[in-house]
Amino acid sequence: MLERIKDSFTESIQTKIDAAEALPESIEKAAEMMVQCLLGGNKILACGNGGSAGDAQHFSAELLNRYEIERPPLPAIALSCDTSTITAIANDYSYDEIYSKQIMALGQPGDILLAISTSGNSGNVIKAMEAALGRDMTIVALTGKDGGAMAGFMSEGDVEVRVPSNVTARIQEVHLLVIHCLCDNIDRTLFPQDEQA
Ligand SMILES: O=C(CO)[C@@H](O)[C@H](O)[C@H](O)[C@H](O)COP(=O)(O)O
Ligand SMILES: [Zn+2]
Repeated sequence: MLERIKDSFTESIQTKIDAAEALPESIEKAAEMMVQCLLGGNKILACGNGGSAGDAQHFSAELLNRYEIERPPLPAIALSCDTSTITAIANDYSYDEIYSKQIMALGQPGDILLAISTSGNSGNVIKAMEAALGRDMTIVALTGKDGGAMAGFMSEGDVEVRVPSNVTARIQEVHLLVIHCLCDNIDRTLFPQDEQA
């Protein structure tokens, strides 16, 4: 087992090295979109399943509270948190609609959907993207593998950050790093005077 543990570390490090080559431009573009969204008084809605639901919550917590510097709270909502709403929609309609119905209610033109899926094939995340387009929102998608069906939903103003790996866990490990890069970019662009050494 020791070897297996070491292999997991090595594989994770290698995936991050590969991602450092492949992803900075798309992360920078996603951060610029988020900065413009927040400057315009809009908000970011985030969703995903399983570990990616946790990532959506991690992101919204960093914005609503703070990341590394002292600054005012920023508006973000993780759509995976309201169990009454989620169970009602899944029970009365379908699991695929748990995020899209929330977006139809909460999404405003100019808001961003942060759609997180390692496969790019989660039905409820794809329906969330459809709902976001219907609300004149833009999309930042964190994906992996071949981008799945989500890759086909990207339009001109959207960004896909696709981790170069086929392993769900390794992709999630990079998604968390991407989320921290987005938070860092947002903070340093919106609050340059508060930068810490
Ligand atoms: O955290 C993990 C695996 O590391 C799981 O909970 C994983 O997120 C779930 O199987 C998800 O349903 C996978 O969905 P997706 O990434 O393909 O959209
Ligand atoms: Zn996991």
